[in-house]
Amino acid sequence: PANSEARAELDSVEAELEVLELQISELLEKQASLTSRKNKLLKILDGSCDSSQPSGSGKASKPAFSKKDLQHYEESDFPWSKGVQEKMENVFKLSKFRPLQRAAINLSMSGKDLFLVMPTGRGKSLCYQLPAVCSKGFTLVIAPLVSLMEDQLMYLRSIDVPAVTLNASSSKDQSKYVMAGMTDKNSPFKLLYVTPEKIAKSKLLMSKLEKAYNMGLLERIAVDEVHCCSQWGHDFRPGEQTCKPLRILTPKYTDYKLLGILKRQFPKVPLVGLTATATSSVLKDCQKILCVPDPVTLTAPFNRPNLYYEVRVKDNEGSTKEIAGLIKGRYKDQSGIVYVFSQKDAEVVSGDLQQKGIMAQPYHANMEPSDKTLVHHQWSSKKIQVVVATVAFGMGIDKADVRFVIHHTISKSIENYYQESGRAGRDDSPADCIVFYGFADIFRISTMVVMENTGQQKLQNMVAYCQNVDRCRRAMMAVHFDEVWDDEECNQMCDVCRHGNDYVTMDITKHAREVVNLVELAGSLDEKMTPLKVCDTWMGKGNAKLRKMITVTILSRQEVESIIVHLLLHGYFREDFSFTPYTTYFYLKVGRKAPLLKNESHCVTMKMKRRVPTPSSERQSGAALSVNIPFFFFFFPV
Ligand SMILES: Nc1ncnc2c1ncn2[C@H]1C[C@H](O)[C@@H](COP(=O)(O)OP(=O)(O)OP(=O)(O)O)O1
Ligand SMILES: [Mg+2]
Ligand SMILES: [Zn+2]
Repeated sequence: PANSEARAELDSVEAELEVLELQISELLEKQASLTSRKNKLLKILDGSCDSSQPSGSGKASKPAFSKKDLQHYEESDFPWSKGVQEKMENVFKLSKFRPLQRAAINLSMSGKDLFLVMPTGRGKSLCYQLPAVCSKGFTLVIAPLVSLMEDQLMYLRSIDVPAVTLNASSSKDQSKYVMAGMTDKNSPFKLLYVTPEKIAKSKLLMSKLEKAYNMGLLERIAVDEVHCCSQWGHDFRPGEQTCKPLRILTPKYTDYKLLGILKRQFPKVPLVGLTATATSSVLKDCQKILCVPDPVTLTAPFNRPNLYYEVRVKDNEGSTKEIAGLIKGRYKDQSGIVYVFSQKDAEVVSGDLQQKGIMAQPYHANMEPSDKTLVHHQWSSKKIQVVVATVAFGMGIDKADVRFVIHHTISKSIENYYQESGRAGRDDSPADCIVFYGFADIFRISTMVVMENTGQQKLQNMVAYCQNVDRCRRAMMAVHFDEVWDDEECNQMCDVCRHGNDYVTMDITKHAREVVNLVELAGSLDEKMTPLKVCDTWMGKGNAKLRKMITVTILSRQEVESIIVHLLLHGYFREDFSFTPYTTYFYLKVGRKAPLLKNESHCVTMKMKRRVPTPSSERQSGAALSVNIPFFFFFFPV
């Protein structure tokens, strides 16, 4: 009895929560429209507009770094400004700064500690390389990957900037040269790149740094990919995707955690931390770990106006044919990346593309380093058109004219998607980011991230991004990254904005009841239901015993799939994993909101793309959810 009372109360609380959710989404929409209005008014009042949002240390007691402060650091009349300008043009061969670069450089030259959050490919490196070139001593750069350092060294040497590295594969002679150079008054190199574990493990290095510090030669410290310091930021670091469920924290993270020693030993050396995406809580964490008392944080607008974002639904045949069509058609003779889920997919998909006459090569973590370099070089020099890659193809890739990034499989989080798709269009010319969204892929990834703390939540956000039919894709990312967003800034550069109000809100309560009943029934028969099996059974295929007990749906496959995902995202279903030594299985179980469906008045709605039924697709799919055949649907005005 106590149980049933609790159950009843739970129902009413959940119903109330539902209502709240609706109200919240209404409020969010209102906020977006007010923000848009506010920005317009500010523009009118201000005359000029600056979309960068500097933020201070977050402490209430001290005034945050204000817009006015930022303006001050955007000036070019500092004592070093002439030198900086000269080196930018003559050494780096660049004609003008990108947003926030000048401010970051001036702040760093003024001796301030700085966190710089700037989207991938926007030019964070320049913000410590240019000050390094303009200073007498040297800059210590901490970077997580040896390959990334090698790329940077190659680049710096090509523009005649002396730079060196110390890492596990450095030779004895090389180490000797570097150690001696650190305390040489003439500073034979401007930048010294090391991995975090070197700092953590090499006593010799630390003592040399100490000496250099006392001689005034250690000018600056740059910590690249600074989010690695935080456990929360760590998940985001692209690593190879494998199917192994067990993920052990790599030593990189453990070593990043120890970098606090730098600021403790060398308090007078300004530190700059750089990252492409980190939320404010991740940054706070990094600040603590690095022992930086009061840094200025500069956040560049995350928006990449030249990128067109699009989601396409994968059909039964998969997406390779469609991708090949795009590459040979719209992207003829243009460079691009196709991201895939696994090493095997990389081989298979690149093979398929080759067969269709496309110059493609696979790239994944398990290849020989020399093969990886070869593929990278062939692609950079346009000998091949496409790299079919796992996320191993990532950091350090710096090709400006990537015209398309196609995801053959969705990413495991919006952070990853933003980073991977962000490799397109670094030259600021238009480029496309297309993700192929497939039902089965969701569960492949879900079992892969099963051991990650927030893995399921992050994946759900990515799935919600793909299921979405009514919000600007950029707006969804902005919300995700805690950015204030003005919808008009998209400029029709996403499929949703471009195709306008191409969706309808449907009442899917009846369908939800059918399919949740089905899963409940299967449970009572001890039948384990993978999502695929749920689809098949609901559509009248498979297990005969079950089929007789359920209502077979008249919906099309695609509709069935997207309803199941919707119910999973909204708690009517939940995931249930089962582990064997070799694989992890994903089963659907009824979720915490499922009992609400027993309530007569409970209603589940879903926004769906309006499909203009062509004669053939209509026959094939039954098109039961198409607008034109609304016989059992109740449409809400939208
Ligand atoms: N002011 C500028 N004008 C033109 N090109 C620039 C400018 N600053 C940098 N670049 C170029 C140099 C590189 O080719 C490219 C990317 O710079 P880079 O510093 O490697 O990006 P990043 O470090 O912000 O990205 P990631 O997050 O991927 O590491 O931009
Ligand atoms: Mg970088
Ligand atoms: Zn948009």
